[in-house]
Amino acid sequence: MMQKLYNTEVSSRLLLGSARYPSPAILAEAVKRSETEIVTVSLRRETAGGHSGGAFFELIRALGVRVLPNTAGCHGVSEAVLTAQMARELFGTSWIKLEVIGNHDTLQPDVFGLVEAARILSSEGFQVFPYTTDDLVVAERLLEAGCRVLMPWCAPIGSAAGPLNLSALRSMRAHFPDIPLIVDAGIGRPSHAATVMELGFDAVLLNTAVASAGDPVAMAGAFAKAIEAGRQAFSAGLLEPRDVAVPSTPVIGKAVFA
Ligand SMILES: CC(=O)[C@@H](O)[C@H](O)COP(=O)(O)O
Repeated sequence: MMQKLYNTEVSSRLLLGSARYPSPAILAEAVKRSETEIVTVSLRRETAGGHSGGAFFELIRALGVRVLPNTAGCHGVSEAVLTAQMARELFGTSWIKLEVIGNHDTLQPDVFGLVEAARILSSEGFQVFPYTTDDLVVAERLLEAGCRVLMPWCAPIGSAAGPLNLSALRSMRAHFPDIPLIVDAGIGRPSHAATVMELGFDAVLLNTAVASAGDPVAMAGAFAKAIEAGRQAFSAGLLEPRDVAVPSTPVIGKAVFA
């Protein structure tokens, strides 16, 4: 089933990061195996040192997916805004995954800077995908700032810890039933992805768990299946857990032994 992110319809519910793969060829294979339609690219990391930015961006373009540029590594509002403006020029898209990092150790978002940057970018016509926490008040502010998609973390970036606060994610889903919610960051295993999809999240964005897996291509396939399974389970209507036993086989009368 299709989902709408701003005005774009997409059918895959997996958004994939493009960093840390053992090689560009493995990245390309992982993207294909995942069947993702959206790949996020860090403008700042790819243009700084190590990588040959131009060749990397060509590779991404050749994959035929939609690019979601991101402001990973930006620690201030003006840096994030400038990076987003450069990304729009480079990729010809008004989509931006907005990261304003507030803490070196946890890589948690600076939610105050995030809201400010989101407001500026939305007023400039950007369609902002904010990397945020699971805080409901911050989420409200981001919507007021013009965001029409929210991307809460479930654990620190790269931690692979999986959903640390399921009840916060659950209340986020309940509070914003009509806003596309994408869990971004901290997913470590396909079962983590399936769990958040079972809560009714619209999609998952992940990078480290695939890129740093023993076999990134196979792991991309495993995540694609788990996300699809989680979504199907949510749509099919999951049972609520109960404290008491409910016999799965009803017994009518008594067995008669001759
Ligand atoms: C690539 C990217 O955008 C990451 O910053 C993102 O938040 C994914 O996090 P994980 O690497 O924990 O999946």
